[in-house]
Amino acid sequence: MPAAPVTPDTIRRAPKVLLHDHLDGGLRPGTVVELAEASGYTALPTTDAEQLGAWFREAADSGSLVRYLETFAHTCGVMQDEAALRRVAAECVEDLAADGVVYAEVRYAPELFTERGLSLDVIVQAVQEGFADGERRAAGAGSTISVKTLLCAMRQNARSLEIAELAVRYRDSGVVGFDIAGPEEGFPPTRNLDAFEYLRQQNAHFTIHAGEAFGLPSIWEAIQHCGTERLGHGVRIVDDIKVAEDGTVHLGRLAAYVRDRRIPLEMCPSSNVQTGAAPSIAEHPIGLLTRLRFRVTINTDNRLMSGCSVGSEMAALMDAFGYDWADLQWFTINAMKSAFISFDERLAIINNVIKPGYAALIG
Ligand SMILES: O=c1[nH]cnc2c1ncn2[C@H]1C[C@H](O)[C@@H](CO)O1
Ligand SMILES: [Zn+2]
Repeated sequence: MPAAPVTPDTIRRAPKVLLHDHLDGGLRPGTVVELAEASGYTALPTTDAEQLGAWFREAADSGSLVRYLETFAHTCGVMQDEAALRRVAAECVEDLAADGVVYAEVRYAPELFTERGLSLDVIVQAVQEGFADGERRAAGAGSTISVKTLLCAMRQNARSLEIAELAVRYRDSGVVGFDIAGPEEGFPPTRNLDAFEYLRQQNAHFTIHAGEAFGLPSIWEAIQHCGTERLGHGVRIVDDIKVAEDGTVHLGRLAAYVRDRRIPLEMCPSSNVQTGAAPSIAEHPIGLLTRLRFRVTINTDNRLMSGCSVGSEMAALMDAFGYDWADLQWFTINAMKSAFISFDERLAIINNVIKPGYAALIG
């Protein structure tokens, strides 16, 4: 049987695993408009859904992480009550399922949703209910998807231990890990050392945004001081790799450690182009890192701000680097191996869902 042609439909049918997706970066534009109206949020730049979607994509396309992050004021602004959180979470699952995602870890920072008095516990419970609603609706539409949660603490605030404790409190209710997000420069991972030490004592999982808007020192601290299991982005690891004119590759000690230890890189190509972490998709370090067999995974970061999906990121990479179905299967298995659920659950999805799904496409 020949390999399936690459079309929007076959890309959608390819099973996908998503490890790095922000809940507050993935709202439907129409939902932002409706929630703003219902909650009396009046600061949106426009109340036309189509124009609003374009506004997010353009405003996030600033070449700076700090300016990119400013756009989240509008999504967080409309996510300040339980019903809104539940709706956004349910729609997130529906949208991922429609994109062919079979397993996702979706993250958000609970501390950003307390402006109107919600407690951290109520926030987590509302989002978990929303994810369960979404999984049921996706199943009703014929798609099986499992969505787990990562709780973020914001690097510029000083609440990481409290959020880490929250993540551990809900570890048996779908929260599988922790992360720190927000501006990277000036806020090194070691500022949150107490949170990471607590999580390790609890045998809990975490990832760290590092090597996106700041370079190797941030990655080094995240791994060697904080003990991160995965790197959010990690693109700047290329600064420790030298490719000579004759094509010979030399890995520095940190890059070698990341590759040897199979530390997963949660790469988000479109987001990196928008924040200036990479010049273009074609010149994105994912090409070199994949060639060198780092543990690369493909992610969306913020579907609203980048106007992307896992499928569209895959299609863009196929176009730029000539990847085929076997490459997409490799990225997907890399991601599944790197998930924060148990070994037997990961193996079951690899053997029962991912491999048969790609076998049908590879031909
Ligand atoms: O790519 C990112 N780097 C750092 N922080 C980010 C990125 N994308 C989203 N965030 C922030 C903004 C959100 O409000 C927060 C939690 O989801 O995480
Ligand atoms: Zn991110």
